Amino acid sequence: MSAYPLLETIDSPATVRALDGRQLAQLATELRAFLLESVSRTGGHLSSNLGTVELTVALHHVYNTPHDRIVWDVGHQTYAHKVLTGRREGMATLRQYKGVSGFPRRCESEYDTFGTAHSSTSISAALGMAVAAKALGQRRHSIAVIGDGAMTAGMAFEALNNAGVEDADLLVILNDNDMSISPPVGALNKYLTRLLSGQTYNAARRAGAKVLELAPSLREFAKRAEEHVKGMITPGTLFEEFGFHYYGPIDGHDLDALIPTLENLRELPGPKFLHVITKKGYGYKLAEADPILYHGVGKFDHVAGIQTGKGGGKLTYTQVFGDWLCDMAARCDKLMAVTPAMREGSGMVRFAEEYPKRYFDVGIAEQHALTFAAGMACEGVKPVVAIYSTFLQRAYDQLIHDVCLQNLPVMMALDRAGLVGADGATHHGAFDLSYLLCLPNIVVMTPSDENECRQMLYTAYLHEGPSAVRYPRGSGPGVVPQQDMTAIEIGRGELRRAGEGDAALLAFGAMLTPALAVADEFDASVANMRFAKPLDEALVLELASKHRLIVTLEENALIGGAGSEVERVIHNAGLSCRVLRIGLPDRFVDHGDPSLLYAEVGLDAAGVRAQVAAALQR
Ligand SMILES: Cc1ncc(C[n+]2csc(CCOP(=O)(O)OP(=O)(O)O)c2C)c(N)n1
Ligand SMILES: CC(=O)[C@@H](O)[C@H](O)COP(=O)(O)O
Ligand SMILES: [Mg+2]
Repeated sequence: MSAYPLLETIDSPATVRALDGRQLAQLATELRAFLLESVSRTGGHLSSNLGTVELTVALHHVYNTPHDRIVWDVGHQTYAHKVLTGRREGMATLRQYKGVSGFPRRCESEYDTFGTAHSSTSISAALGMAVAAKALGQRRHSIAVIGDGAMTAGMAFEALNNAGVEDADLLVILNDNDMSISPPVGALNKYLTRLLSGQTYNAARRAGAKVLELAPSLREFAKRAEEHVKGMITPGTLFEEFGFHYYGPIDGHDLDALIPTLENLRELPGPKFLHVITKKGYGYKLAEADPILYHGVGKFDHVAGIQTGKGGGKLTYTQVFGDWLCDMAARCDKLMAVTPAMREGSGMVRFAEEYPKRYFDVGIAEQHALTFAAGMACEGVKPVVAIYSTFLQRAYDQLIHDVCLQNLPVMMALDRAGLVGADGATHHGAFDLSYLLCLPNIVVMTPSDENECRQMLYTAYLHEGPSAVRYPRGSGPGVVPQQDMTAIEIGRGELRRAGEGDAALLAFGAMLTPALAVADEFDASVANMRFAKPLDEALVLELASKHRLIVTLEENALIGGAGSEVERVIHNAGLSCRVLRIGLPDRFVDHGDPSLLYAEVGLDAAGVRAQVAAALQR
């Protein structure tokens, strides 16, 4: 007897639309149990998915998907959506090499109407779809599902501002679980809490409930009436000021509330805003109790739960940063640390506890984070912005216009540089060298091990201008960081192996490891370049004058990367040696185990060996 008898009959939302209320409730129960079991086997995002089971069932029941468009913000909460849209079997390959993505992807399914993963894009995209449908004379509903965390990004409000004046058929559903990854921050969260606890609304609910107790037969009528009553009694909301008809808050786990409400809203024209209240981790006590721990999980025993506190394991670059941040803060009271909603991922939990007045989680607001830090730097404090390489992309103009152009001493700790693995193309830090090296005034460091990371963080901190230290997700080669901090001469690389062979390998960051692994067989010189900007040009030219092949190695897009700069220096010097650049190809690299991805793009030792050997043959 299957544990999921009803779920196993669902291969498309059309089947969901044929279910009655009792069956829908059963489906939600089975779906939640399936997700818990499946994600415990594969790893992935868990608490956000457990919290959106009923909402997903209701949306696919009420709307004619994929004709009606659902755009999921961030999209980390779409596992239930993927299961109901024909990918139940595929969930066994979730986030694995050539497997199902952890985020919606247009290339993966027609039900994935828009590729997300970087947050706060859903309202813009859904509005675009709604306006297009209107222009094409198509009757189509467009729905954006956005979390309270994602709602803190400016882009979400840019979209609300525009949507409010476009008389398009757009429904924005705010999935308010009072959590980002960390606890939510900012005034918006306080506002949403006030909406939820609004005296007027709750008084009417209590009165309504009283009536129902007396006359249960009125329950169905009252449910439908309540939705409209709410619209009338909830005080004018921020969202109505933007031109939306606001409804809610309603219980996002109650199908009896969700379905009639969505059915009503489906028939209403114009921009509508539905506020649903859910619990992150809902239905799994351990995740309800600790939605942070269960936000992104590895494989785990869902009966026993995630076993925390087990020490051991290699030090990660993130931990190196977190330890350095606290040590540096103890030495310098001018240090201020800024994160755009990635306290845990950036290793800042201890700093936040030990230095609460110098810790700033600005929410999912990368653009604000950079310029906020720039403002701080104008006043003589030293801001450290901890930000994933991929998320810094969101704040590129702020980096150029507010930080580099004004040559302000803002330091960026760029975590997740290079290939990140399971999160895939949306999260690889594949481009930061390319988008940083062209910026005047910035210093860009690429540590090759954990100790060098600590020393470079210190060097960047002392630097009186814009700086970035980019380091990969996870652990390094295992070089224990020295407690002492020693500044490195800016722009100085180091020769790690003097070879007599034809090739010299110039490694940036983590690529020093595969470079050293293959050096002996080619009797190659190996340089740890340390700085992508400013480049150690003397070292480059010295090696280019001794070897007929210069090989650059970087975990970054080849176009515009560090290798391009090495090639430019050699070309400008008029030297005749050849240059082989090893790095990421001009395409997006998908998700999967990092070792498989490195092999796919030739960044592992075998790949480096093969490319160098082939170049030497030519
Ligand atoms: C631009 C951007 N910054 C940061 C992140 C990292 N991130 C992923 S999910 C998340 C929290 C989202 O909170 P919410 O929208 O409330 O969704 P929930 O997890 O609560 O369902 C963050 C900060 C991201 N995906 N995109
Ligand atoms: C969905 C999202 O963007 C984050 O949860 C991200 O997946 C975190 O990445 P790490 O697991 O590398 O911290
Ligand atoms: Mg949330």
